[in-house]
Amino acid sequence: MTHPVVLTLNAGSSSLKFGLYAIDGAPVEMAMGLIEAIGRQPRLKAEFGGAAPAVTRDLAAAEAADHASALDTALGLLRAQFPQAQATAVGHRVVHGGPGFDAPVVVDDAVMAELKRLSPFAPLHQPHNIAGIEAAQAAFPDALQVACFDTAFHRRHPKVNDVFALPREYYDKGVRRYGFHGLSYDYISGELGRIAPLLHDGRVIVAHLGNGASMCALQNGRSIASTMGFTALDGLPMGTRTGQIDPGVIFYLVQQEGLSIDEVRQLFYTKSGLLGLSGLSNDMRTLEAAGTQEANEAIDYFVFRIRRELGGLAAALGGLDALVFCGGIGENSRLIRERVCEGMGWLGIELDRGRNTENATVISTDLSRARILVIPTNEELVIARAAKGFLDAAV
Ligand SMILES: Nc1ncnc2c1ncn2[C@@H]1O[C@H](COP(=O)(O)OP(=O)(O)O)[C@@H](O)[C@H]1O
Ligand SMILES: CC(=O)OP(=O)(O)O
Ligand SMILES: [Mg+2]
Repeated sequence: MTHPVVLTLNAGSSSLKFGLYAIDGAPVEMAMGLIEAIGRQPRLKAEFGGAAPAVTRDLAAAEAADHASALDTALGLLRAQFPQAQATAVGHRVVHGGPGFDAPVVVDDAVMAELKRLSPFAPLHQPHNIAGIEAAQAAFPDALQVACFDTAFHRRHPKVNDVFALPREYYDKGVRRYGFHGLSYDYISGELGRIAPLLHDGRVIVAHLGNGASMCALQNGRSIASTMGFTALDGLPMGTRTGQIDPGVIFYLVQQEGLSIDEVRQLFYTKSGLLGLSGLSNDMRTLEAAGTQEANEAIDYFVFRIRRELGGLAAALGGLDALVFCGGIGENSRLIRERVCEGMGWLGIELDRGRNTENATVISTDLSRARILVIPTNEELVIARAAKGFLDAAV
């Protein structure tokens, strides 16, 4: 007997997150896993919802030499653990959906062609997202392949936030502010609706602070502004990405330093941000533990930019009812949350240090005018729900 399930894939620059969901009713997580450091020293972590002990182990290089072999390894693990499971749909996180995609879609040849066209605008992610779809098509030829876009949640943001001050022809060609991490913001918006409906209907800023980091202003649960733009390079500094930078620096690097455009792209996407500033690591845990001047300066800059954006997004919202932290850093780093909130009383934010230390859900004081929350995000569940929606519609 087989058991229909939805498989979710979330391919990052060097990692692959995978989830397995029972779909008898609303999707229920059966397994969640991560293969990180693909192509370097890969490591696997997986949980099976209590059905079997969690797994954490180093992989042999060949088990995750690239995203395709990492997917093979993940599927082997899932098949061994759930031999009855049959994937009727595979949901994929796709980082760039361009101007056209404002909702999840079933992948066909035309969709695939558009995803490939958009690939240069998300070089750390899109090629891996596409490789994941192709590998899943080969592994599950009868399953629906569903693409879920990071950009879609922002597509209805106001026009003023959609444009750059370029001649209009470029807007028409798709040079627009898209915004990313939309699956995460969608999930957080839904969670707020469930646990704090009044806040959901108010003015909320979500700080998704992971290896990629961005912030989003939500009004009535919808995106009205975000810190990322045409690409996932803009806004906050990230693990290895610059975040906002004066474009004049590009002219300088090319004209005076003799870098090629490809070298500038590599520099901005993979050698900058926390890694570039610290000269040590892109990993916040390593920087917090290091205590060197360079590591501290990298943390200072990260915090400073978050605080600047907090003020800017609060202005866009006309005030603030709640600040939500999520992502690996937002969910786990007490230090970063404390430093972001320090002295922000003028914005109505008052952190309760005890609650923050305990990683509580509400970490503001009872007197704080704006609520501060920590909500673990779940991009996979948003993907699984979308895939299940297509399966239901097909019945
Ligand atoms: N306890 C912690 N303290 C500080 N930073 C943490 C902690 N746990 C995870 N992080 C940081 O979270 C980041 C990864 O976030 P994550 O959302 O998993 O990344 P990705 O964007 O790859 O999905 C890393 O910088 C990591 O150091
Ligand atoms: C869009 C983006 O930056 O994603 P991630 O955080 O997964 O790198
Ligand atoms: Mg992420």
